[in-house]
Amino acid sequence: MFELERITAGYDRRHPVVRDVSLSLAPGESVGLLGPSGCGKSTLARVAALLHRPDAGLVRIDGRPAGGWRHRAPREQRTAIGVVFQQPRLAADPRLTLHDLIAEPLRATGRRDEVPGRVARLAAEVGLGGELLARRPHAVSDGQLQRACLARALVLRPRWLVCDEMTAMLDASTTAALVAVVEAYRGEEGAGLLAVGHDRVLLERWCDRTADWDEIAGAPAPTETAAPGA
Ligand SMILES: Nc1ncnc2c1ncn2[C@@H]1O[C@H](COP(=O)(O)OP(=O)(O)OP(=O)(O)O)[C@@H](O)[C@H]1O
Repeated sequence: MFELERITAGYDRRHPVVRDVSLSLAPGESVGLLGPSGCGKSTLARVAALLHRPDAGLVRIDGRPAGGWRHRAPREQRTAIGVVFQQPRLAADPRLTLHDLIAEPLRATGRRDEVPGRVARLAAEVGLGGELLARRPHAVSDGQLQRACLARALVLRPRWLVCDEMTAMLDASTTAALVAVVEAYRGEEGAGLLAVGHDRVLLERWCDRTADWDEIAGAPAPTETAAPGA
């Protein structure tokens, strides 16, 4: 199971943007999380990916509470989760070729021997031809870079995937291609998916079920200006 239990998180403890949110995924399940712009979906996705420490609440991965956040998260928990963000240019190191971008998690975890086979296979699956792999991010399109970011997210064979508006910047055919890659991977590995977005049609078609932000979030705090007892 992947469990988010009563998560409160944000950028200022006095004004959390995520308030008392709970959501669980069964192994292999895909859940689409829908909500309006600015409600806190990306913040919750970063908490789920162990990249943002919540102010309160618990993330439990396969029965074990998260043991830390960002680089302090235990490696086996960090590598159990693959994450793809909305804007590949913010998520990709501009100095790396697409090949090295995809290979980086393998190198960082001491699995260099798997690089040639795994990168070649994933590049083919996401539709990146040989010559594109030698280019750096500035020389490819957003769609091509997002394909590389998806391959990177899958390279360590995560049991859980967090896709935060993965296709928001892409055209319909690239969107369909990337969704197909995720679904083929999930079919093969039995991975669970949390897909965050605001495109209800896409997420209802893509996922086993959808959850609306209003259903999973706690009641908003009283406004600051309200007088006590008002
Ligand atoms: N690094 C940050 N520092 C301060 N405030 C932030 C930061 N990142 C996001 N916020 C604020 O937190 C709130 C929630 O942002 P978040 O990106 O989680 O929403 P979202 O639901 O993913 O929105 P969208 O669908 O537009 O991407 C917004 O009001 C945003 O301005």
